[in-house]
Amino acid sequence: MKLIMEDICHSIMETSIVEDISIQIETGKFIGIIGPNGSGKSTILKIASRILNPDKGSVQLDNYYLDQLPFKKTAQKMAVVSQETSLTFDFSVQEIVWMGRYPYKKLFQSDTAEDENIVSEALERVGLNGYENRNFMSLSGGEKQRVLIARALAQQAEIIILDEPTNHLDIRHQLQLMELVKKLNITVVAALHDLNIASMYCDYLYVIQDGRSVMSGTPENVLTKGKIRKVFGVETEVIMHPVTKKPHITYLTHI
Ligand SMILES: Nc1ncnc2c1ncn2[C@@H]1O[C@H](COP(=O)(O)OP(=O)(O)OP(=O)(O)O)[C@@H](O)[C@H]1O
Repeated sequence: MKLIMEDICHSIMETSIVEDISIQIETGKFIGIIGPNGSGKSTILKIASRILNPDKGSVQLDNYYLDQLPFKKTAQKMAVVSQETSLTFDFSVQEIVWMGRYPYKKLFQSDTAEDENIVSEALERVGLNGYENRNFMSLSGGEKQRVLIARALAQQAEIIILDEPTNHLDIRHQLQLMELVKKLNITVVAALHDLNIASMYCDYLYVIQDGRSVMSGTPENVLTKGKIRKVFGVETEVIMHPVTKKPHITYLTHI
């Protein structure tokens, strides 16, 4: 599933938050949105996932303009995983994963054996069998993120939008989550703070600064010493890591 955002602008009370954002995400690619705090990453993802409407510009999912797609169709195609939404859930793990099936249901339509298989397979893929009756709020940050990924799997989404998915996760759970998502082989767009994680998992990066897309390219092209200094204001050493064959950043000092 392809996602195209064209010339997106969004203001809040006459203050421009994002301006002229154009992003193209090809089917099956893992795209990272990086940039300093407050640069507009979450706003872009909220527009991509229809939580916010742009003042100007368009968002297309494959050949459909997002604002012309019924919400139910959008929900079948797109899953959103963010820390923010996870805080408001007070359901069991099973109930949350079942929510992934709702976009496929008509009013009062009951659940089928197929739904049940999909839900239990989703829980198995994220390693949460046996957690079905646990209250979501009682889970650790890593477990919560895995439940939300399981919901996305149950949703059989073709594109997944991740807003800082590894926040609050220890390094093992960060890697586990990123690997899990990467293995899904579906289109992924993720706002990421950790540049080494972005380097390891993303096929392509967009860099957002002050609400504008200031550069884009492969991690090799974007994650250079000079560009990181310009956007993030930090001195680094960047090497091509001999094992991962990806840029690896060591932070030295801020400017
Ligand atoms: N509802 C709102 N009202 C006023 N300002 C807002 C609102 N939502 C976002 N902003 C502002 O818009 C800017 C971009 O916010 P956004 O959350 O998109 O940035 P971000 O790059 O995701 O930040 P972070 O990395 O800190 O999560 C920030 O300056 C933020 O304060």
